[in-house]
Amino acid sequence: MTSMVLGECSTSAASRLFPMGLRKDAVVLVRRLSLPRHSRASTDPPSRRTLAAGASAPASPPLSASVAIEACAKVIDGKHVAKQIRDEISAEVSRMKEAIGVVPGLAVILVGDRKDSATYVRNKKKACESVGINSFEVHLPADSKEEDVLKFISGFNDDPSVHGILVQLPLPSHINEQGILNAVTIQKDVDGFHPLNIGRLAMRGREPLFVPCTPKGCIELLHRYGIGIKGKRAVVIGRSNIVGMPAALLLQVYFYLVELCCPP
Ligand SMILES: Nc1nc2c(c(=O)[nH]1)N[C@@H](CN(C=O)c1ccc(C(=O)N[C@@H](CCC(=O)O)C(=O)O)cc1)CN2
Repeated sequence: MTSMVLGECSTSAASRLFPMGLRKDAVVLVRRLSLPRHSRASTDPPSRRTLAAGASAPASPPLSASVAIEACAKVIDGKHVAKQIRDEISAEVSRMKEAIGVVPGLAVILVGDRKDSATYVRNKKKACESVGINSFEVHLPADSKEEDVLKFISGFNDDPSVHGILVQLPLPSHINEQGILNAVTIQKDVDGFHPLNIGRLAMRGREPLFVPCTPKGCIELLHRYGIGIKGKRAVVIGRSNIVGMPAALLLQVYFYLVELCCPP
């Protein structure tokens, strides 16, 4: 039976895929985890918040499949862990500045006017500010040419004050995503989307310089909760280039078996 489910879907979709197949101690990580009111995570410290297998739930209404999964799953407080990580990075950035006089810099390129993308970029900028990382933002109009984007990437590749480059996805459809991602130098490819970094992730004994952040974040959550994963089975639901596929590649380093599937 499956030990861990990592999904780009709701818990109810996960429960449809695994109606009976989850172990009692399974860990379910979904990107949009909406817990029912009575089991919603509160401000409890992360390491102690476990819903025991078979925990008693209110008698009415009857347990739905998704509640049944959640009742045997460990609830992970991502916000708490995020704060811990921000504090650690902040201390590291200060030490770095003191020791070698270098402040890390992140460049973010946004093309077009998608509201969700603008929000993600704004949040990345805020996160940088909160830990003392310099951020450089370029916002280009939706009808920009591929060459315009490539020009900025090339400038950031050569700029010693920029240590990481992110091109926010999706790009407008007339721009070739592959060409853009290939242009980011792998030493600054903090998204880990460059084919060389992804290729290294897929191969035994090759270390990628960077790993895509969402799957890396999921593994980090498991580590920080002391959830042992070596030798267990994992199922990844969804196979996008950004989450599902790199998640499966990353998990196969630790897990004995990783299954990748896509809900209808
Ligand atoms: N260059 C990149 N582009 C995109 C990435 C990326 O990692 N690099 N990922 C997404 C957009 N994105 C960040 O940029 C992103 C989207 C959604 C989430 C996420 O976990 N959302 C949660 C809700 C979180 C909350 O509201 O607190 C969810 O969906 O459940 C993280 C990152 C595409 N583009």
